[in-house]
Amino acid sequence: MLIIGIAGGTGCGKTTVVNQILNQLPEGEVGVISQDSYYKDTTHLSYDERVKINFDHPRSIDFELLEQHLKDLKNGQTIEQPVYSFVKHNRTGDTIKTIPRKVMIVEGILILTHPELRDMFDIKIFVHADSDERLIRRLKRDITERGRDIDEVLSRYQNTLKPMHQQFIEPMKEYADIIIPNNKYNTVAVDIVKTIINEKLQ
Ligand SMILES: Nc1ncnc2c1ncn2[C@@H]1O[C@H](COP(=O)(O)OP(=O)(O)O)[C@@H](O)[C@H]1O
Ligand SMILES: O=c1ccn([C@@H]2O[C@H](COP(=O)(O)O)[C@@H](O)[C@H]2O)c(=O)[nH]1
Repeated sequence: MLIIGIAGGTGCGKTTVVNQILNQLPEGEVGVISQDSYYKDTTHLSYDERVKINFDHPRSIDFELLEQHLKDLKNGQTIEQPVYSFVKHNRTGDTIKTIPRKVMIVEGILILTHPELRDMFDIKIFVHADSDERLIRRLKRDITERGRDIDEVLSRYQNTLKPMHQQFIEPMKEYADIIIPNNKYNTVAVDIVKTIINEKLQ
């Protein structure tokens, strides 16, 4: 199994890059695990308490479960990947059966911050987009897809997202094997990653 970790700040385009990679590759050969599925279960909290969580700090992630699931997949076992709701700020209680594939992609803002998980990646990719570009994309996406308003996005950006990005996410570039500049759609870089994956699949 080839395990590829794709990190980068919110709105840099990780999900888009993953979809571009999956597009045109043989169906069923590449699996995806999203770090978002592993936000800690907060069912014991009220909605008002959950909104106050710092979702950009590594402690918000259940890295133990994520690491265990990746190990299970490596050992040929199917896992139940939790489904996360950004609208409710919590797991939904549903899971998605995720079966081991020749290539597994793990994507998320904080996946390179956890040394044990980081060591499991054969290839580490960091997707870079400038912070103003990321904020614009996040504003548009979170308002249209995640039920936020402009005040929520901007105050979260100033209070947690920006400082957490500077403290935890940006320094992870140091560990990256490949940095994809993604202020604009970068088909050349995506094609290079696809070529690497295709070699593994042959
Ligand atoms: N290179 C790009 N140029 C312009 N918009 C982009 C680019 N990549 C992604 N987007 C858009 O930005 C938003 C955030 O992208 P997404 O892939 O969800 O980022 P991430 O998963 O890193 O948070 C989406 O609406 C997406 O369509
Ligand atoms: O309940 C939640 C959990 C996370 N977030 C925000 O999501 C981003 C990470 O997702 P991307 O798709 O990489 O943008 C993170 O910056 C959190 O602030 C949330 O709003 N609510």
